[in-house]
Amino acid sequence: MLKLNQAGFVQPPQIQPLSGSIQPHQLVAIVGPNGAGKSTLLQMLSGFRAPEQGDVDFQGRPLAAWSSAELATQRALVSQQSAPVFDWSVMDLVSLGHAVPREVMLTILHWLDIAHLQQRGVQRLSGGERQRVMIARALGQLVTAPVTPCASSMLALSGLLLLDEPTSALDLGQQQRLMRCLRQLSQAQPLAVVCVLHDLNLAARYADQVWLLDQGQCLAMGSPAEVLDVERLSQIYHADLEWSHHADAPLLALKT
Ligand SMILES: Nc1ncnc2c1ncn2[C@@H]1O[C@H](COP(=O)(O)OP(=O)(O)OP(=O)(O)O)[C@@H](O)[C@H]1O
Repeated sequence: MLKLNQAGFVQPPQIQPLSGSIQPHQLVAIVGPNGAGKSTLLQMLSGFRAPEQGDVDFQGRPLAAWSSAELATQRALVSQQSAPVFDWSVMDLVSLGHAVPREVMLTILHWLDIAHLQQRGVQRLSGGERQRVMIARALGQLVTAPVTPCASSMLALSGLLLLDEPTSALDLGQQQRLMRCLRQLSQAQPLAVVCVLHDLNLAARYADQVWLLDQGQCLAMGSPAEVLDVERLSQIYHADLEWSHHADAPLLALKT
């Protein structure tokens, strides 16, 4: 779906030449310390900033050759700055710019536990509620036409969903609900999901692939088990870390 061939930025904020690919049905977590270049990389993957070296191909053709209108139906980005400018109702905002029937959007709002907020003004929501509204809007962008209201249980999505720190404002339960939803969707649909995550345990639990960035360079790319090496992470994050084995699956913990 998305292929990077030695793609990078020479001008600050820099990204060292990077090669890799993202396939449908994958959930990719981009992790790394503050300032590592995660949001900058997401801008390159989304086509909002063209690489200054190398190439990025999307669905077999250069990302730069896609028109914004074409891209909008197959790639959706929720950046850290995504916030509604006007006080639309939740339903009006998530329905903006596409012809997805209301009943279908309602299904997406249910997935993200915000259906009860559909008539509320978006500027009067809590941070975590608003974050889920912006993700619902992005999912609506990727609904595959044609969809009829009665087919909402067979809702089809495809394309590339890029989310910058989608769990940053969510409580524990909502983090789990969102990550489960993204994982199930990427497994069931020809959808690739790329999330910038600070929580390495979420990356370990839910991602198929982890890309570890530091100082604009991708240091490792692979399965969570391959990439999330505790010694490497302790060094990169300048933190004292250990795996805690009390749970069913090991959790990364800060040493006291
Ligand atoms: N417009 C810019 N010009 C120059 N440097 C920039 C610009 N925007 C960001 N930077 C710098 O580039 C580096 C990477 O920024 P980026 O936002 O991609 O990091 P990040 O990994 O997403 O960080 P965080 O986890 O804190 O959100 C940072 O050091 C940042 O200060």
